Amino acid sequence: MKLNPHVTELSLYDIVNTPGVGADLSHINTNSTVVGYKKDQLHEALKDADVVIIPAGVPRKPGMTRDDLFNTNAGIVKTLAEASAKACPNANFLIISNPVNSTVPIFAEVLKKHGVFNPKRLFGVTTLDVLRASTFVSAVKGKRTEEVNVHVIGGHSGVTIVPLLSQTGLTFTKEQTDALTHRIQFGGDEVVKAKDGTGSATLSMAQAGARFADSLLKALNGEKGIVEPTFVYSPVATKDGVEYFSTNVELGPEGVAKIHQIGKVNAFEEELIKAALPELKKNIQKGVDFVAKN
Ligand SMILES: NC(=O)C1=CN([C@@H]2O[C@H](COP(=O)(O)OP(=O)(O)OC[C@H]3O[C@@H](n4cnc5c(N)ncnc54)[C@H](O)[C@@H]3O)[C@@H](O)[C@H]2O)C=CC1
Ligand SMILES: O=C([O-])CC(=O)C(=O)O
Repeated sequence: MKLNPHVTELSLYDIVNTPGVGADLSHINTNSTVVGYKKDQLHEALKDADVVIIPAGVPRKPGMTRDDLFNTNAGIVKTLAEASAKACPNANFLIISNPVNSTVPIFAEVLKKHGVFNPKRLFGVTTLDVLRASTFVSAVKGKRTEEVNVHVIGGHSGVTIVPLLSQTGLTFTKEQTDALTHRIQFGGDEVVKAKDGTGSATLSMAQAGARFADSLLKALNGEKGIVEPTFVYSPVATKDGVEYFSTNVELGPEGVAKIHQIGKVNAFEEELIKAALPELKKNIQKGVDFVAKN
C-alpha cells in the first residue's frame, strides 16, 4: 500500500479566529500556541489524509480529573470529527485528547452519524500508560526499560488503567504490586501536580504518540507482527456492556488486524478489572450521549 505522506496534526487550529467553531476557551489560562487552520482551511488540511493525530484540547490542572476536561474537549473533538468525516472518512484516527475514554466514543458517534465509521481505523492512544508501566517496573526490578513489557488494558484514566504485572514474567511482592499499580494508574496526576498549573505530560506524550503513530505507519505499510495496546471498538468486554476497551492489538494495512484477549490474570488483577468496567462504561456512555444531544 502506498501511503499518502499527509499526516495531519490538529492541535494547530485557529480557535481564536474562528468564532463558534472551537469551544469557548477565553476563561481558561492556557499557554498554548494558537496558530494554524481557519474553519475553511481545516478541510484542506485534512483532505485525503491517511493518518490524523488529534491532541487538540485543554490539559488538566492540579486537582482535576481527566473527566473534568470533558466540557471543553468534547466539543473540540466533535468539531474535528465532523471535519474528518467529510474530508478524510477513510483515514486512521488517533485520539490523544482527554478524556480518551469519552473522546474516542465521541469521534465514533460522529463518524457513525455521517455513515463512515470504520471501527478498525479509530484508536485511543494509551501508549503513555505502557511507557510509564515499563519505566516504573524496570526501576523497581533493576532492568532496562526496553527489557520490560507491561500489558496495560482497560481505559486511560485512574482505575480504568489496568496494568497486568502478572503477565510480565517477573515477580513482585504484594507491596511492590500495590505501589506499582497505583503509580501506573495515577502517573498522569503526578505530572499534573509537578507542573503546578502549567499543563500535563507533554514530552512523554510526544514520545508515546510518536511510538504509536510509527507502529501504525509500519503496519499500514505491510510490516507484520506490530502489536500495541490501544483503546478501540472491541469485543473483549462487550459482555459487561463496555464497547471500547484497550488490550494488545495487532496492527495491519487495514488498521486493526487482530484484537487480543486480556489473557491470564491473577485474583488481584481480576479485582482491578472489576473496578474499571463500571467507570469505563460510564465514561463511554457520556461520550455517546454528548453526540446524541449536540
Ligand atoms: N492520551 C494521553 O495519554 C494524553 C493526553 N493528553 C491530552 O492531550 C490534550 C492536549 O494536551 P497538551 O498538548 O499538553 O495541551 P496544550 O495546551 O499544550 O495544547 C493544546 C493544543 O490544542 C489546541 N486547541 C485548543 N483548542 C482547540 C480547538 N478548539 N480546536 C483545535 N485545537 C485546539 C491548542 O491550539 C494547542 O495547540 C489534553 O486534552 C491532554 O489532557 C496529554 C497527555 C497524555
Ligand atoms: O494526566 C493527564 O491529564 C494527561 C494524560 O492523560 C497522561 O499524562 O496520562
